[in-house]
Amino acid sequence: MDSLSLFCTGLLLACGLYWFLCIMGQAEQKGKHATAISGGSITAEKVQDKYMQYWSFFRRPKEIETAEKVPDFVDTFYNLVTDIYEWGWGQSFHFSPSIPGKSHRDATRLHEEMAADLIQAQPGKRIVDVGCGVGGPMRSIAAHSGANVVGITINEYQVKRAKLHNNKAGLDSLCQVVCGNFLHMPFADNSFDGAYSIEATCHAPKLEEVYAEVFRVLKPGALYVSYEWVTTDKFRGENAEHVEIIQGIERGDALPGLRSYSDIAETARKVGFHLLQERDLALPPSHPWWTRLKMGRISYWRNHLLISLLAALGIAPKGTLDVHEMLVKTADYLTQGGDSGIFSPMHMILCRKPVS
Ligand SMILES: C=C(CC[C@@H](C)[C@H]1CC[C@H]2C3=CC[C@H]4[C@H](C)[C@@H](O)CC[C@]4(C)[C@H]3CC[C@]12C)C(C)C
Ligand SMILES: C[S@@+](CC[C@H](N)C(=O)[O-])C[C@H]1O[C@@H](n2cnc3c(N)ncnc32)[C@H](O)[C@@H]1O
Repeated sequence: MDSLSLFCTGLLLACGLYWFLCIMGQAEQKGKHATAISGGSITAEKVQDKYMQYWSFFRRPKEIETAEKVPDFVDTFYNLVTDIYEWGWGQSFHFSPSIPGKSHRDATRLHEEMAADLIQAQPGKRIVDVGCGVGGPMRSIAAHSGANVVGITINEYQVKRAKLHNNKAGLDSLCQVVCGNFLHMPFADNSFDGAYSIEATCHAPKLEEVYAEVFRVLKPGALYVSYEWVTTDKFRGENAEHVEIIQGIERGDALPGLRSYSDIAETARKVGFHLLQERDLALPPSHPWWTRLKMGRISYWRNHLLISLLAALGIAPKGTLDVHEMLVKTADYLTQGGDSGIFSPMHMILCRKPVS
């Protein structure tokens, strides 16, 4: 091969690699490239160990039931998955019903704006986002309503990402992010005009504890909306297939145990809320939330290849491929949960803290 053809072949290979890594590897919403996938606050050398440690929680389920250990286990999980979520899904770590003719991005935003409208968020109001992730919902809600939003997450790395995104979006003046445990929020009693939680309180070992905390920080008369992960009335505990799907969802999503739809409103009432609305937003006429997961199968394969390459080159931390493999399986369990109707990630309750 003469030097010109060698040069052309090299150039072609370099362009191909650039296209594969930087164009194909681009997140749906700008912000994260495959080449920047990390272990969050975990150093690259410890990713593999932490992944093993994450799984060890499920080998000793009693430990998950020990309430004090759960926030640590959830924090580890989000160190492992936050970059992959941002890269492969976007800045909002939740589902939404698909809307024919609308993009995933628009459907996601509308699902978030609905929460803002339900709690009557508006300029001058102070709202708390309970389990805020990297702040996708917070930014939509602040931009849509003009309210001030304070987000709380247990994961330090997410705080860093959320602050970066808020700044880039020019929303620093409306959005604040705090690292902390939503079971003991560092906020004064009666200090918020509204609250929402989007697919986050499922990580609480006892729902009652997080609802009681939200109740405490809300002003009398303030509204709270939550989108909850639940098993539906179609779930049968004696059906082995159902149990396998639900356990698969729990293991791949750091859940101390999915709760039944019937526990949600009851728990809200128990801590003192008045229930105003309860609705499973996944039910018809809503279109399936899980089609986005199904349509992603080719992308999963491409992503897997890409991560294998990055891990082999030492760009992605060792262990990233295992985390990705876990997510591919999780996507499958979630899809089965959606298809069978035994699981919903958007059982909505709207409640009010009584005035007296
Ligand atoms: C509310 C929670 C998270 C919900 C979703 C945002 C995530 C649940 C499963 C995740 C994913 C599964 C497959 C991944 C895929 C293999 C990868 O290539 C790209 C990212 C995924 C699509 C990833 C994205 C986020 C989820 C859909 C839980 C944790 C309570
Ligand atoms: C699936 S993500 C959803 C994030 C965000 N609501 C969204 O929709 O993009 C769940 C969030 O809950 C947070 N979380 C879980 N347990 C927590 C706890 N005990 N205290 C504070 N945040 C917690 C996680 O750190 C993560 O940010």
